Amino acid sequence: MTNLAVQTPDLISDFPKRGMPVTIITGFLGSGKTTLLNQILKNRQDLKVAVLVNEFGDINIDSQLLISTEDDMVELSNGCICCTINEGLVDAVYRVLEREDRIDCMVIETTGVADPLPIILTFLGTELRDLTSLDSVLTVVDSETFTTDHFDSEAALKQVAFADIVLMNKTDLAPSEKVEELEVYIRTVKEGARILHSEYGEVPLPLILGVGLTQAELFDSFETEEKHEHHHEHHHHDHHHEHHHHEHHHEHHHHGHHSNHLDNDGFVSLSFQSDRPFDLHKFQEFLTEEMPFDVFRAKGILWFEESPMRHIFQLSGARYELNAYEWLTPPKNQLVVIGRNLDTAQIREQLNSCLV
Ligand SMILES: Nc1nc2c(ncn2[C@@H]2O[C@H](COP(=O)(O)OP(=O)(O)OP(=O)(O)O)[C@@H](O)[C@H]2O)c(=O)[nH]1
Repeated sequence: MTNLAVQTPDLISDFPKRGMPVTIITGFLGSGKTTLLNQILKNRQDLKVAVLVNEFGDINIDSQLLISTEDDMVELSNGCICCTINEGLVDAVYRVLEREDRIDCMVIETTGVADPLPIILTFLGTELRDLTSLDSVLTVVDSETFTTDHFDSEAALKQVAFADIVLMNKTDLAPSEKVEELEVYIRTVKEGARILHSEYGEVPLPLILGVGLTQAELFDSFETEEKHEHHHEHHHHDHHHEHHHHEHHHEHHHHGHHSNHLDNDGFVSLSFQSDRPFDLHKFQEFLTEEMPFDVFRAKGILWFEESPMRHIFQLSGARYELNAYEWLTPPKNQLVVIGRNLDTAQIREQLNSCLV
């Protein structure tokens, strides 16, 4: 366990020196968070990094796309972030802290539609504040697709507004004038953020880990505000989406930081699994002719009858790619589709009819 014994009265000014450094990676759907995590895992050298992945959807595709060795620790907190963030995330953090082997830092990947504030406050506002030290909030931005309307998503704007570091990723896809303009805009949203550029999340690790950039005191006012808001929301908030509640075994209490970003932004996630392969031709037809325009993001591990390979499918905005690898497990289909106002029953039916 981290140092619990030393309690100083002035937690705020002392905070950066205490506990395990935590980096929160946020960024809109498909901006390159998992790609960045893979870069961190590849280049970490002797640094022991615990990785926590929170996914929006029932299937954990991201964890299967992470390059991790036995040495790395990957913990999952699955489910809807706005409902289970405290239970799932706090439990996962405790599991890391309780491990006996050395861990130098923790990196948390949030879901693309997450409002980062409840996550930040989970570290600054609960007892985790005494056990961990929030190092920075890093927001990955897709330099090609991000515009000043930030996808009409409050969460996407907040992700930039709360960033200590903004990683302008996918610069290979955007003309340099667009990158420059976007950088000017980002500075208007978050003055003083460290702005870095990258392709495929390639960035020197000392610029993003162990940087001590989060100023905990800045969040104190938000915390009070959020608690206040939550108090009012509590009585009339409807949960429209499926979620799982985890039992909680630690002696800590929830502050109930809550965001209604899903209602505001209208994102829906569909998970599809099958032990039967897809017909490649039918699946391609689904992609090009049937898939609704409102699908913003899809990712999956796909099995086609025509191929003995494991296909990683990535769709982000208007682009998609399909890369082939060897199967290391018995083949099956796993796909997550995320978008706005989706008719999930219809998409499920369409996918079912692509199966052989
Ligand atoms: N061309 C290009 N593609 C990139 C870059 N970074 C990531 N990608 C691709 O963008 C797609 C999405 O990347 P991910 O890292 O999965 O994005 P993410 O932010 O983790 O996505 P979600 O977790 O679904 O929100 C993948 O197909 C990546 O290969 C980049 O710098 N350039």
